[in-house]
Amino acid sequence: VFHGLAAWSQMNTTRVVLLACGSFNPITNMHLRMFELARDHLEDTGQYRVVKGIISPVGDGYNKKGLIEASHRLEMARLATETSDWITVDSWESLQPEWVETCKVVRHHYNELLTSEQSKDDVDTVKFAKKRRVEENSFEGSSHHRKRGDPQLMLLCGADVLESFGVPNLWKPEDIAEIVGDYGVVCITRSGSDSLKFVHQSDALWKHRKNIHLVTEWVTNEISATHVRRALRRGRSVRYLLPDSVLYYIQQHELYSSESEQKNAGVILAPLQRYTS
Ligand SMILES: Nc1ncnc2c1ncn2[C@@H]1O[C@H](COP(=O)(O)OP(=O)(O)OP(=O)(O)O)[C@@H](O)[C@H]1O
Ligand SMILES: NC(=O)c1ccc[n+]([C@@H]2O[C@H](COP(=O)(O)O)[C@@H](O)[C@H]2O)c1
Ligand SMILES: [Zn+2]
Repeated sequence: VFHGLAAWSQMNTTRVVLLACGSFNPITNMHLRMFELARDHLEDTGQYRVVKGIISPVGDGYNKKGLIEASHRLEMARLATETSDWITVDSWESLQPEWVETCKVVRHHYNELLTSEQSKDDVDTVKFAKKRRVEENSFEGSSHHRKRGDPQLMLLCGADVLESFGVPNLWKPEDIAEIVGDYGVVCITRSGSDSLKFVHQSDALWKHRKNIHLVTEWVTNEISATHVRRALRRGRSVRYLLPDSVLYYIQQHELYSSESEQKNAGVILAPLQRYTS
């Protein structure tokens, strides 16, 4: 009976893959905590089973101030996730020659997910997955159309990213609608931000509030990559803010100096550049 119950509840939960997009310049313990917090939260609802986490470092074309080469940021993320049995790192986004809109990154990974399902599952799945296999640029498979048993991909972010949806010329409204409407967002609330209020005040987000999972981090943690870079420039210890393996890598390659912080100084951030011209 118990075996049956377990199988039944497995069948009735949606498998979820969490995708985190960001600079990861460098990756910190808080980035890793985000995944753990999100998984607990989603699985607590009894509706979801989180099967995988993907870290997707942004490409160099993002032009953010102080952003060091993607190859280093990727390697640090790989080192940081070595001990996790479910969080992975993906290089696709960072290898694109130009900055890629987050919505396109989400589509790419959802297609990858469907393709892997297709190859591992039975004929039935092949048939359906094929029918719904979507072009990277014209995804219309809203969550209402997702077939029972299909996995879901959700964007994982912090409150600052969710609230950046409101910054003029940073996000296309149709991208926000697609990410929130068709996929879903898990947002870790950083202290000092009021995501609930933000969702309430935005018609676009309120409409899809059921797809926005707000996770409160009660043990508030202000670790940020900016803080880590600043401490490193000043020769201060950053130990225990990020994994030792990442710290050794930073020291070995002498990453993060006053010089590297000047990268892209005075350059306009790629999305702002794209949407204002
Ligand atoms: N302390 C934190 N609490 C909640 N979310 C966080 C925290 N730090 C980072 N995040 C989230 O992690 C993702 C990646 O962020 P990002 O690479 O910008 O890291 P960061 O630490 O905010 O770096 P920076 O200080 O350079 O902006 C984003 O979704 C961001 O909101
Ligand atoms: N319009 C968009 O798709 C858009 C705009 C701004 C930032 N982003 C993404 O959000 C993340 C933000 O990272 P940072 O907080 O490090 O700037 C990056 O992955 C970036 O690509 C996407
Ligand atoms: Zn940030």
